[in-house]
Amino acid sequence: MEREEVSKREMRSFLMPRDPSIDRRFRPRPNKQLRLFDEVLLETSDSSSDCSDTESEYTKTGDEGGSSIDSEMETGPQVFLRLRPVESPSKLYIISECGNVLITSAATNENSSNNVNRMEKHYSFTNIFDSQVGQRDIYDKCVGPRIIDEECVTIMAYGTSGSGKTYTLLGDSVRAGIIPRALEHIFTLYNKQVYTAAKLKLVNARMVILEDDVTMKEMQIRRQLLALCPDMQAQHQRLKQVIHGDHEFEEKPAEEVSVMIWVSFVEIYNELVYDLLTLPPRQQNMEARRKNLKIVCNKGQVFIKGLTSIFVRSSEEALKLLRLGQQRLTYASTAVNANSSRSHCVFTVDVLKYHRNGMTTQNSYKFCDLAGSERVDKTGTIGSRLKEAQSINTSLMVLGRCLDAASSTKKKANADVIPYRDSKLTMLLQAALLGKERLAMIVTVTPLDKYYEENLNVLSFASIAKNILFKQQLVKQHNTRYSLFAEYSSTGDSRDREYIEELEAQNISLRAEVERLNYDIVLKLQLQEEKLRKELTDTFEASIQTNLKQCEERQERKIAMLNREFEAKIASIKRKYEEQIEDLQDEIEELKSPNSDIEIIDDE
Ligand SMILES: Nc1ncnc2c1ncn2[C@@H]1O[C@H](COP(=O)(O)OP(=O)(O)OP(=O)(O)O)[C@@H](O)[C@H]1O
Repeated sequence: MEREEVSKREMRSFLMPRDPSIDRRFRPRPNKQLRLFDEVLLETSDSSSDCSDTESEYTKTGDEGGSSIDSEMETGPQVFLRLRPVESPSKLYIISECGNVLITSAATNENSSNNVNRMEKHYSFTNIFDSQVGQRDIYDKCVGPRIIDEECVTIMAYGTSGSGKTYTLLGDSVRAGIIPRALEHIFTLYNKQVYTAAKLKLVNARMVILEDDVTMKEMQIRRQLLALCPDMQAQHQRLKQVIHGDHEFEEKPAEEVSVMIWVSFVEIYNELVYDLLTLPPRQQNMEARRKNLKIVCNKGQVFIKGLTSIFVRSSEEALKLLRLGQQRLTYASTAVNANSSRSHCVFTVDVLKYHRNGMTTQNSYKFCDLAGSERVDKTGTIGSRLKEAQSINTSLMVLGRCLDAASSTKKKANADVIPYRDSKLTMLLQAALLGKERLAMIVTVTPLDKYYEENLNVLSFASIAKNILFKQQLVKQHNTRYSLFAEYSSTGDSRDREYIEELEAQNISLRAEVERLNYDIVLKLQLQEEKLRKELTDTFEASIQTNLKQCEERQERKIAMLNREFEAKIASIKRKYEEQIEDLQDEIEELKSPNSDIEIIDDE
């Protein structure tokens, strides 16, 4: 009886299996227009293209012209599957010969009356990485091409708890994940163009040129925050060596462009958004209070109001900030993972480019580590852990519904139905979910029998994402023309406009140059002052030493002279007394002679 009830609860639709811990209202519904065999057929017919060389897919999208918008091109997310290495992998997961389709079969659970789950299922992916595939290949397939093409992209890691999402994104101290690799790639690509002062910034999703005092303030905040970061010099050097050993990143040829790179890091915990890169309060005894931030959507641009964005000048600085944010993330131990992320987190790298013709362009790379989707019963969750798990599952379900709705837009051509406002996560990632920016999803799975049910959930979720075809125009990078030009461009005639534009461009580039030179000069002056101080100190020290020596010599000479005078005086006094003694002796002798009167008198 009890078994029957459980199996009823666990009955799943073929497309989106239910999770009993989720509120019924938030459960995703199967796509009514699809039938199981339609899906299998679709996948099989798709598989011919899936089986074709995936590199060509990259080349195709990568070659979509130099324009920042890929017009009228239907694009869909890239969905990758990564299988975590385990000691004795389950035989229920088989990778097809073409390498892009995962075949699952479940005939082992004899007690299960759920025939749907016992069926063989085919899930197709852009690429499947089996447990032997290392971090290097994952990066080369999933992220590298996006960075070379300078495209905005959201990369999501999705999977059950402990399946390797964080490992894929961050890696460990030796096997760098995709974020450290992407940072190294970006800084190598723009090596010569990286600008050292924070002059351009994204403020509320708009690019603004900062005034000098604001730049100074930004640089100060950056210094203060970097001082709080753990020291990573040695570890970064090691990782850098490994990464450059694995890949041959190429520098972009020198262009008339200055590149400014900013990073931000947010956490979505229990449906609240927290900034992970805030400065602690000034007073030491004040407790750091986490402020919940608002996600704002203004004219189609999504941003987090008041989010700290930090200007970085090297991959090491970016990595240090990532580590700092990670230390502030909410982790807890669950039955499945001793160090399980209890929140979704998004690390964003914004690359802002100032072109000498006055144009500014921007690419954003969002790396999103989704908290593990999990079954409440299996993870042994109670109390606050239960609340966490429920809000994690809710937002993942909304994400599923968004993807599901997006996949149906190919039929309805109505993007409004996508319920991205139902969770903070989907609100934040809406550009990617609506198909405006590229979306890559790395689905991680632990191929063990005991996780079979959960893995089916994850795979079904992935299959929805894989079937999406966005009709939206894909924005490769956001362009803005420096606002002063725009004002001019609406008035004067075209020749004047061109001339003004040229002057403006020159003006801006000269201002930037002056800024750079000022910075260089301040540095040079500081160095010179230091050098001068040292020279002066050395000279004074040397002259003091010489003076001291001369004084000592003079003193010695004086003492010697005085000694000699003293000795001469003593000798003359001695001589004087000796003469007097001699005189007296002579007188005595004279007086002693026989005819002396004095003697007689003396006798008497
Ligand atoms: N491909 C892999 N190769 C080697 N080790 C791995 C791999 N994937 C995961 N691991 C190891 O498994 C453990 C759990 O991985 P990780 O913390 O990345 O899981 P997760 O999916 O982020 O979990 P959660 O959602 O609970 O945070 C880690 O110790 C990690 O080093």
